[in-house]
Formats: sequence, structure tokens, C-alpha cells
Amino acid sequence: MTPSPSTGTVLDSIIAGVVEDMDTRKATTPLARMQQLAAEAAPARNAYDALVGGRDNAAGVGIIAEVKRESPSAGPLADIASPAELAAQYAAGGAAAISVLTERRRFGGSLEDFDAVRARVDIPLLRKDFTVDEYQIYEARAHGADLVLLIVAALDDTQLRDYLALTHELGMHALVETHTVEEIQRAVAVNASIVGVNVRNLKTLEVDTAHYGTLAGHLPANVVRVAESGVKQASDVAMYAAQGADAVLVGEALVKHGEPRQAIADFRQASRS
Ligand SMILES: O=C(O)c1ccccc1NCC(=O)[C@H](O)[C@H](O)COP(=O)(O)O
Repeated sequence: MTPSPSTGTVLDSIIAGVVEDMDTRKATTPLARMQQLAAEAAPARNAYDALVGGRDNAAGVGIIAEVKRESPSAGPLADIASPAELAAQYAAGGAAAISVLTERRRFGGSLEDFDAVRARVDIPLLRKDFTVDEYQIYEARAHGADLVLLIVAALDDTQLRDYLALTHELGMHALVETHTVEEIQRAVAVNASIVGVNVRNLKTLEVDTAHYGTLAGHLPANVVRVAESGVKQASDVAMYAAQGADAVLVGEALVKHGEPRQAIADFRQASRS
């Protein structure tokens, strides 16, 4: 059975704004032109390989380090004068990939931030947005993304399958984000290869780091397992790694940290057992 798409009020309101903004961009750059730009972009980097490296315990868990200016739950997080410089610090600290929020209204992100980061670092980049239309997937590729976010709660099964197929067709991977056992089952049913469990409930914004451990047993061994959100310190990363996470997505703790490069090195070190 295909559950109805997002019912959470926060998620619904974010998506409504995302669609309005996307329609404005479509008026400037129609789908056909965006498809052409995507086809002309340099080939995507292999984000799957970069993240599966987190299974090598000697290297420590993979860190997906996020460029996040603000959020619906916390408001303004950090005055990021140069997303490119922050990303360079992340890469120097050993991040496996970088996530750049491009949603404007609630996260203060933009494709300009994404472009600045893309121009500066050569590791896989996640275009972190609320994907609800194929246009955004072509757009991500046109801007040099290697990875897009597909939130299961925001998509019906047909969209999930089609958007994952398009992502792969364009040479990218998708981080398929879940929050419940049923959503994991839906992700697995479409053969998602990278599955995230977000410990932040996007309907209530409640964060419970114990939630990853509750769901981890439902993640098949053949997918790259990503624990998302809630990291405050290195011990949180160590906990996710001990529960089988191959990679951990960290936003707030890194953008608020005075030394993000060192923080990532510490996170990776803490996850080695
Ligand atoms: O961060 C939020 O408040 C938020 C609200 C509604 C939808 C999504 C939201 N965040 C997206 C994320 O999942 C996080 O940016 C990411 O996992 C990093 O989380 P954190 O390390 O807790 O900043």
C-alpha cells in the first residue's frame, strides 16, 4: 500500500515554499534547458563508494558534514560568511561527503551556496533539499551534485521509484531518508542503496538519538546506513557507529563549532573501536 505523502505540518509547509520557489526558477530555466545543463555537467563522483568506506573501522565512520545556516527547529545557527571556506575545512578534516542545504525559506540555503562549495572541494556533494519534482534532480546534477535527498515521508511510492531511477540515470546516488520501520521497508522495496534514518521527526521536530538504535536492525546489510541528526559531541557519533552506521550526517554541531576541521577528525577518531 502506498501511504499518502507528507502529512506533517512542518514538512507540508516547507514543501509548499519549495514548490513556489522552484516554479519561479522553472520560469527562468525551463525543464528542457535544465535537462540539457544536467547532460553537460561533469560526471558525478561516486558517493556510494565514499560512504561505504565508513565500514572500514580503522578509518572511522564516514562523516557527511552539512552547511546549515538556520533551521525550523533552532532558528539561526551560524553566520556562515563563506560556505566554500567551511566546506574546505570539512574536507580537510576528512569528511566523506558534504551536504549543502539549498532550501531558502526555512534553512537560509541556496544554490549559490552549493555552487560556491562545488567550486572549492572535490569530494561528493549532497544537494540537501526537499525533492518533490524531477526538475530538482536535473537541477542538482546541473549544479554538480553527486547525491540528492529523497525523503520517503514526502513522496508516494511511484515518485520514490521514479526519482531514484532518474537519480541513478544521471549518474548520482540518493540518500533515501526514513524515520519509521514502514519507511525503511518502502526504501528497501525500491532498492535504495543508501538509506538514512533521521532521528529528527520532521512532523514534530523532536530529536531522539536513541531512535537510530531502535530502527538499525531493520536496515539490510547491503545498504549504506546513515544516521542523521542529533549529534552534539563525539560520543554521539561513536554511539551511531557502534549501532552499525556506516556514515553520520552532522549539521548544527559542526556549523557552531569553532574548529570544524578538528571536530570532524575527533568524530572519526571516536568512532574507531
Ligand atoms: O533541522 C531541522 O530543524 C529540520 C526541520 C525540518 C525538516 C528537516 C530539518 N533538518 C534537516 C536535517 O535532517 C538536518 O539538517 C541534518 O540531519 C543535520 O541535523 P543536525 O546535525 O541535528 O543539525
